Amino acid sequence: MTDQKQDHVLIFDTTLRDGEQSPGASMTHDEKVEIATLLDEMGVDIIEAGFPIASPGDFEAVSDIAKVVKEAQVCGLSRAATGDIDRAWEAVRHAKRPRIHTFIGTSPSHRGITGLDMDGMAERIHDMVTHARNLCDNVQWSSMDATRTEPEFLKRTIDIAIKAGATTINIPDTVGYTAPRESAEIIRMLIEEVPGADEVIFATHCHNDLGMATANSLAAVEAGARQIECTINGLGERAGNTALEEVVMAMKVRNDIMPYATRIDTQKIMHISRMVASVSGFPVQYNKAIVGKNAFAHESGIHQDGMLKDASTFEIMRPEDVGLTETSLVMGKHSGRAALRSKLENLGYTLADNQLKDVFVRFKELADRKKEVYDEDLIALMSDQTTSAGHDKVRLMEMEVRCGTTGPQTCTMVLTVDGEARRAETTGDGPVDATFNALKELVPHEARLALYQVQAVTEGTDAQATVSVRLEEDGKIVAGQSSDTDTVVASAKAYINALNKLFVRREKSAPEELAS
Ligand SMILES: CC(=O)SCCNC(=O)CCNC(=O)[C@H](O)C(C)(C)COP(=O)(O)OP(=O)(O)OC[C@H]1O[C@@H](n2cnc3c(N)ncnc32)[C@H](O)[C@@H]1OP(=O)(O)O
Ligand SMILES: CC(C)C(=O)C(=O)O
Ligand SMILES: [Mg+2]
Repeated sequence: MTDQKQDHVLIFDTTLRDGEQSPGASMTHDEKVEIATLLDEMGVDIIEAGFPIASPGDFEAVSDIAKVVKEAQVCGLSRAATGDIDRAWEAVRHAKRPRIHTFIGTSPSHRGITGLDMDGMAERIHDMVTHARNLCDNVQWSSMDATRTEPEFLKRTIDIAIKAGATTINIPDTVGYTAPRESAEIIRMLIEEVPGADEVIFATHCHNDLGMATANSLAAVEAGARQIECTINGLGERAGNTALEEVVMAMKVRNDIMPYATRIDTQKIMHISRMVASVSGFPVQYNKAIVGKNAFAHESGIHQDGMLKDASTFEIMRPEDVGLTETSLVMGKHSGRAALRSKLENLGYTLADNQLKDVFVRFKELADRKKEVYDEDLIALMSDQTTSAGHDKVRLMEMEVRCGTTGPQTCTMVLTVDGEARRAETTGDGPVDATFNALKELVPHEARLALYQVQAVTEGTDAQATVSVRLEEDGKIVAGQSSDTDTVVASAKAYINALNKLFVRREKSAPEELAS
């Protein structure tokens, strides 16, 4: 709810227009309608749905969006040309609250695009805004490349647009050239010096070429702009537009120094961000503010310990505020005991201090070999911990396997049987066969291999493999299991695990027949 004491800032989302202009980010008609619906539900004030003159498909999309959107204004972009404006109006006229947006490049280099001099451009602005205003009472004017336009001429263009009936004046930083102080100064100058400026809403439309889009937009708001033009995930031409999630969350989190309100239901941010990433094919960078995979993830032990004690130590927003269920404590080589204990407890393992110490050593060994240790890896680690009892008869010391296109594959293995070291060098039809041959040589036994199964615990080339082995002796089966990032090592450990169980069983059933 808008606080009465706060200024309201309108959120103008242009994901479907400027966002779609990102090379390769084209979206289908249905995807656009779905995104527009989500933007509307999220509380966006104005949805720029497309550029109707651009193609019949764009026209259809804007027109259908205009029909389905319930609350937001629906806007279509048009050049400063009657044909464009008419087409935009045709598309948006069905909306509950339609808006025509028209623009022309006013800077010296952009005047070169249309070949109009200052007077010719002034006349065009007057004629086109008047034309748009005759169709629709909600007209937005943009002096494209405003931040590189001569201030006197910029004031003149805005003056003409206001007099011709524009209701919103947009000051685009088309090429992401401005900086926060200048962004504010331009808005302040226009509001103070252009007659009728207090009758219209000033908008800021920033691009991120120098990584300052969010800062420039917020500076413009502090100077009096009351509409921010932005896109989900910062999608847009070149380095993108101002990211909606960044400006909205900045004003929410730092409301003490930026006391502006929006209508955005921030809990819907994450869902729509994922949706836009998926349909545009533009994945969100991991460390992207607010919506990046790591924005609420912590891997370092000191941070994790702090987070477990009090989330405010390392998080300035609650994950729920952007639609995440929880902070993610990512387990990796920088994690400490506090996080490991907490993770294991969540997975159902309660450990005494000495057990935690043992698991922690093995966890660090694994984390050194793996980028990220997933829950499944921890479960595999715990299962290894419980299957190897600590007083195993056979223990693997080291092994080395050679494999490749020219066989036979070889295995050199050192293990201990009742503490006595044994070493073997064997060959086999493949690395696993060579490994199992080494085990048969070092620990002679008659048990038959009844099952050998490999399963990746998680995804990725550094995933752990969980190997299951079953040995059959006298019609009875013992099962061994182990996990490791090295599949052949996991195989050896699983086999040894089964052998140890076999010896325990023999011991229980016929103590006099102890294995050699
Ligand atoms: C900063 C921005 O985001 S601006 C929006 C950019 N978005 C797009 O361009 C996407 C949609 N664009 C299109 O589909 C096409 O460019 C169309 C349909 C609009 C025009 O296509 P074409 O008629 O083939 O023209 P083309 O794209 O080659 O050139 C643009 C023409 O528009 C003119 N023009 C450019 N901007 C404006 C403007 N704001 N007002 C009036 N005329 C303009 C140019 O002078 C040029 O005219 P010319 O051919 O007489 O020299
Ligand atoms: C059409 C205008 C508003 C634009 O996208 C820009 O100048 O960046
Ligand atoms: Mg733009």
